[in-house]
Amino acid sequence: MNPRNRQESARPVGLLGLVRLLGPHRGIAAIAAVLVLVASALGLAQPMLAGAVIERVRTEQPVTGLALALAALFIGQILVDTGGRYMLERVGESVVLSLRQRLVHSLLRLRINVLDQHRVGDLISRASSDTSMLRDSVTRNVVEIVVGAVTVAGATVLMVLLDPVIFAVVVVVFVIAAGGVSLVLSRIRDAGEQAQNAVGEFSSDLERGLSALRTIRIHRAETTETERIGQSAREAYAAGIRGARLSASATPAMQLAATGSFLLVLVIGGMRVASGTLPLGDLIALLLYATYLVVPLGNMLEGITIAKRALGALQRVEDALHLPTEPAEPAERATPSISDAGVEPKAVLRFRDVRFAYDGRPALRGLSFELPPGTRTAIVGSSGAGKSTVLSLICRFRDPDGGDIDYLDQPATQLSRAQCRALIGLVEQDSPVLHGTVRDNLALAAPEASDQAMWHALRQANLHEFVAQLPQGLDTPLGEHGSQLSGGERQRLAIARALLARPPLLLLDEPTSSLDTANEHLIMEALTQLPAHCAVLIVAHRLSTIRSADRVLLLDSGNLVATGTHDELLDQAPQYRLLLAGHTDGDVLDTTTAETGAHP
Ligand SMILES: Nc1ncnc2c1ncn2[C@@H]1O[C@H](COP(=O)(O)OP(=O)(O)OP(=O)(O)O)[C@@H](O)[C@H]1O
Repeated sequence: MNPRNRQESARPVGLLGLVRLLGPHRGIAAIAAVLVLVASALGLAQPMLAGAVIERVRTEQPVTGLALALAALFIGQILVDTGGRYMLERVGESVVLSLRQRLVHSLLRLRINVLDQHRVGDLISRASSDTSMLRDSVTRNVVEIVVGAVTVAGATVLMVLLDPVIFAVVVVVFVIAAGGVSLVLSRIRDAGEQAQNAVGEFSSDLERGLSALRTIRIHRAETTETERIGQSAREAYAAGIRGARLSASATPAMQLAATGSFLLVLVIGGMRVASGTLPLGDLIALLLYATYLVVPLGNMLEGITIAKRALGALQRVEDALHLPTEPAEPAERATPSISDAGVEPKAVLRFRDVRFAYDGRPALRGLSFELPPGTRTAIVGSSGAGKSTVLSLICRFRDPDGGDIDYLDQPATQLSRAQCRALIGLVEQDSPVLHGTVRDNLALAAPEASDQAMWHALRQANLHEFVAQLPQGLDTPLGEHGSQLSGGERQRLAIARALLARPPLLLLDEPTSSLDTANEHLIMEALTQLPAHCAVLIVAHRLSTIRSADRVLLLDSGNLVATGTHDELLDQAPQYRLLLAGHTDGDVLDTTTAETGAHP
């Protein structure tokens, strides 16, 4: 996570955090663990039986019954173990599913200012790669650690009963090995977090590259970008290698323990069998138990090592889950609506002395205006004047630092964000089209809308003929970000989407920038067909758009410096004339020059 967001991080997570992830699946995980334990117990009984079989053969007694019991134990162990491990895998998948669902739920509700501070690719990587890494840990590793511990305890008791001296020798070997291993474990966790962070960076860089592919191509920057993205891939590789080196350095210690203990049991036990103090069957059972100690201990070690690496991934997931989201506010009152009220509100939207700053830098300095029902208002101002910030506050993506905003005469403070947004239709500057069909894109605004309503909205946006010609009409896929549409078509689709919901307040951020004059005219015409009570606020650059408005708000450095009709402002506001005259947009410049000539 970006260091500046560390204050938003979750508390550091430990191994218990992995167990906690099992959450509601704890019951099934416990049953699965019991099955795996039963399988271990069946395994533990086998050396005893094998020892007994050998003793019987040596003393020439019948062995059929014991041999059959041994075979039954063996098959039973395989069946129970398979069942238990399958259940564990299912639990693992369920844990990943619920983590991903929680992540998606909170990422889609992130505060906009928090989202601005993060890289989208990194957030995606937390929901995909980090959660996948956790799947193995919560099941295989956590349970392997538990099951391993029980198996080791069982083998220990049986070995002590068989021969305490040989057991003591084995313990000494393992203690030496464990000392070596514990040295590296703490560093493995850090390497795991670094590796997952590097994977997050890599995803972010790749996402940046793919989303700006055309720009990269035209500037022939493929090589430098490949190098840049390659660099984060190399960092992920280096962190992975660091983790692998640490994990690998633990392996020789375990091998020493495995082979060392086996050899010691063989040598010491062999001498005791030779001296007649230990039956041969017991030696064989001890040798098998020594391997039974080694395998679960090896599994436990591997489990702990991988779990330590997974803690890095868990930390990243927990951090993402703790990012501030928009609070789910209970609505203090019902969503206002014009028809319900019976009486028409004085203003669909009202700003009263609204102030807002980005990190202490003022963007709006006490703005007051009203949008009466049935009016069309253009908001103009030079770049950075605060136009988009006004829209952001209206949509409640950000909260004002001071002043009040009313929707249909009701204070925003008494309405939830969802209630305010239910009143708004928004056509953004870059008109995002989502991956999916025309219908999916339209239904975003009004999931219940009929085909007829969709066609009506498409007709209003002058897109109906285009959609009618598509191979599957409303159900035609539009490609990633609507890549199969022209800029103007994307813009008209966004307008159709906003019109479909028939909201009382329609916000348009330079809605006609990608449209030719004919289409612009049609869209402006469509706006006149909105329900009579609907108010429209347009961030406008084109003179034709500005002129079609009933009223113009002129913003300058976060201040509302003039309000009036286009003609009034031309007459009374020198800043307005300057703004229009200084415009670099060809369409505006030409028309403006003619216009300003008419209004000296
Ligand atoms: N996310 C942000 N973080 C910090 N400052 C911001 C952010 N967004 C905008 N600003 C700043 O706030 C001021 C107003 O920006 P805003 O985007 O509202 O202007 P605008 O009038 O819409 O400009 P344009 O016409 O260029 O889109 C600018 O000084 C801008 O740099």
